[in-house]
Order: sequence, then C-alpha cells, then structure tokens
Amino acid sequence: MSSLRRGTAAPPVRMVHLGLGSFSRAHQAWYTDRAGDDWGIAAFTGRRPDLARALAAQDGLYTLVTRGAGGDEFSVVRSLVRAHAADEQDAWLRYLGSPDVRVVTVTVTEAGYGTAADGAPARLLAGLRARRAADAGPVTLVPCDNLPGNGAVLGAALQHLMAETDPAMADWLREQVSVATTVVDRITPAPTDDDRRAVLAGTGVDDRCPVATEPFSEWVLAGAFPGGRPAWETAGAVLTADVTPFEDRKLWLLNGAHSLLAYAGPLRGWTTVAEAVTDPVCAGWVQEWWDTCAPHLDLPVDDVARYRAALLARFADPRIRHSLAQIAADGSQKLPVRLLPVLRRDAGERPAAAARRPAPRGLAGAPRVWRQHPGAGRAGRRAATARRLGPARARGAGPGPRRRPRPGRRGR
Ligand SMILES: NC(=O)c1ccc[n+]([C@@H]2O[C@H](COP(=O)([O-])OP(=O)(O)OC[C@H]3O[C@@H](n4cnc5c(N)ncnc54)[C@H](O)[C@@H]3O)[C@@H](O)[C@H]2O)c1
Ligand SMILES: O=P(O)(O)OC[C@@H](O)[C@@H](O)[C@H](O)[C@H](O)CO
Repeated sequence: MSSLRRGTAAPPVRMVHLGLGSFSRAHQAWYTDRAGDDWGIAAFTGRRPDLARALAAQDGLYTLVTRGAGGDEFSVVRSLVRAHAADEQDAWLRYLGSPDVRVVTVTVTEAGYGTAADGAPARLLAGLRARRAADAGPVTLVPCDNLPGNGAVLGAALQHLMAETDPAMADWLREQVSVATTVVDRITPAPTDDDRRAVLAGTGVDDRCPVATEPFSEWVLAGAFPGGRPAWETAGAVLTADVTPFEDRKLWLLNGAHSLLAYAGPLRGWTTVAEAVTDPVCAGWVQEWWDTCAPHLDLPVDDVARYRAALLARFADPRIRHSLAQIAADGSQKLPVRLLPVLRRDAGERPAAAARRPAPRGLAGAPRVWRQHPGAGRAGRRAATARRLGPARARGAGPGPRRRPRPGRRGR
C-alpha cells in the first residue's frame, strides 16, 4: 500500500479555484491536467477545511476514478498543486494579487452567489482589490455552477457589491476583469468510502480523497481571456460565442429531470437516480418533462432526441450511485432555474396548448413533493417513512405523482 506524493516538479500556479469539492476535481482540474500546458491550480474550499488538509497531505494529487461500462479507470490528476482552506485569506489575496494568475474558476453551489461575506462575489471582490493594488493585470473569472447565465449572475453580484463598498474600482474592473459564462456537465456524486476502497484495490494506493465520476464530460465556455488560459479545448472543451442553447439543454433536460427525480423518486422508495429512472413510472415522468422542454429548445430535433437517449443511459448507470438526497438539497435555489423557465415559456408561448394540457405528471406536484422532502416538516416524515417501507409499500404511499395517466394526455 502506498500513498500519493509528487515525485516531479509541480506546474506553476497560474489559476485559482474557489469551492474545492468533488466536481471541480472531476471537471475543471481534469480539463486543465489534460490540456497539458503547465497551468497549476491553487484551490480554496468554500467553507470546511477537511478536504484542503487531506489534499495538501498528498501534494494536491488525487485519483480520478472514471466509472465506465468496462469497469473503473484510475488516473492521478496533477494540475491541483496547492489546496487551501477557506479561511486562508492571506494566501487568497496573495494569489489574486499575483500577475502569474490569469484565471479564477468557481464552484460554490447555486447558493454561493449571494452577497454574504463567505459567498463567491465578496471573496472575489476582496481578491480583485488586492489585484488592483498590485497592478497584476487582466484576469478572467470562470463560474462553473449550474446557473443560467452564470457569468452575468457573478458579474452583477460583483457590480452590486462594488457599488456599495468600493465604487472607485469600477473603471479598473471593467478594463481588467472578464467574466466568462459556462455550461458544465459531468455527473459526480459525493465520494464514498467504497470509492476509496476501489482505488486501493485497483492501484494499491491509499488515496484519502479520490473522486469518482462518469466517462461523459462537457464544458462550453463563452468569454474573453486576455491574460491567457489553459488549452482546455485540447481536452474537449468548446469555446463559443453564446452558450444559451447548450445551457437550456443541460439545465432543463439534465438538471430539471434530476430535480424531478430527487423529489418524486423517494416517494416511490428510491434513493439513487439510477434506481428511480429505471422505475417505469418515474421514467415516464421524466419523458413527459422532456416532452415539455423540447419545443422550447433552440436545437435541431435530432440533437435533442440523441441527447435524451444518452441522458437516459447516463442516469440509468447503476455504477454511478448519485443520491437523490444530494440533488434535492437547496431546492429553493434549483427549482426556479431548472423547471420554472420552461413552465413559464410553455404557459406564455403556447397558452392554449398549455391550458389544454395538464403540467407533466411528476412535475405537477413538484413544489408539493419538494415540501415533503425530509427536512421540510411533517410531510417530509411521510416521505422518509415511504423510503423505510421500500418500493413496494411506498408505491402506495406518495401523493400526486402516483396518479395514473389519463389516456390521450401524455406529452404532445
Ligand atoms: N457534482 C456534480 O455532478 C456537478 C456537476 C456540474 C456542476 N456542478 C456544480 O458544482 C457545484 C459543487 O458541486 P460539488 O459536487 O463539487 O459539491 P461539493 O460539496 O463537493 O463542493 C462544494 C464546494 O462549494 C463550497 N460551498 C458550498 N456552499 C457555499 C456557499 N454558500 N458559499 C461559498 N462556498 C460554498 C463548499 O465549501 C465546497 O468547497 C454544484 O452545486 C453545481 O453548481 C456539480
Ligand atoms: O450539483 P447541484 O447540487 O447543483 O445539482 C445536483 C445535480 O443535478 C448536478 O450535480 C448534476 O449531476 C450535474 O449538473 C451534472 O453535470
């Protein structure tokens, strides 16, 4: 049994990440590693220090387990060279004030874009203040959270905070700071002890912080990088002028279906996405949701059909144990961006059709099902009971989504 230590020189720090967690390591750090052009990352956790400490003890190295149909593939990601806890403010200001650093990526969850002191905008603004004082040159901020227009959201939050606290920064910010907009995709469940055991069995390495992910990965970016960036496109990233069609497709079809399953699945006794989506009833709700989304996507019909088929296969993979409870967290942040834009368009653009047709089953009860999620009060306990009873009993226990379809009312 061995441990991970860096035997060769680490790439220089040219990029900073805020919100060190599972996804950034399966996605942005992996793309940067694959780009192979010597961009090292200094990453900061958003809150807790544990992961930073464990990674620092391994020189930032960790095993990425790519969980494919043919089995697990293990690779060591080498682009993460420094791991810091959220409260290491001196290090944060030092990196942001360094002319070597040209890119800052962010994954702090949807909730992390508020104006709280520990949110991304406040911390970035503090770092940018240090950058301005050091005259360190242009930098591009790259938000990688599941928010529509994540670049505009971050840009607006920065402007808002700056106007309140430091209006003199406005010209510098406009000239020196670009904010990219991105669509990110790679299903990466929270790591488990089983992942650690799999790495030990597969490689002989006792990695304290591996991360397991699916083979599929997508990164679509729009924005300017006047200070340069890793050659992410060599690892498959797509640079485009407008991410909107990719964003709608991803947030509505993938994340929308995830949230639907996260609230409806437990009522039928399921705890993972794979279990829920292989239940024909839940799968039917997902298809109805996708039928509702499809006419509002600005993409060729065949593309959407292919994406749906591929998504179903990704969801159904039992080797990716993606917990519905993880997806259900922070529903108040997620439902408005994953479901409501489609429902609004459906009602606004096709009022007659929408009035004739009931909302997709499974979704019709989404807010209600959401309130029944554990943690949301008395009804939550009913959902928890349903889970304890198992699929057969639970099938009779949930609310709305169990209703039988009425003939002639499916989809369009
Ligand atoms: N996991 C995935 O499959 C996946 C895929 C695509 C996009 N994402 C995006 O990445 C985000 C993080 O996912 P993850 O799997 O890495 O989660 P994670 O829990 O492993 O890491 C989340 C990171 O965000 C920080 N954070 C959480 N709330 C915060 C807040 N309010 N303010 C500041 N920092 C905060 C945490 O401290 C941690 O560093 C998701 O919320 C999503 O927007 C995840
Ligand atoms: O990561 P969250 O909590 O924003 O959302 C949970 C999932 O819907 C999400 O992580 C997807 O797995 C991901 O967006 C796939 O790329």
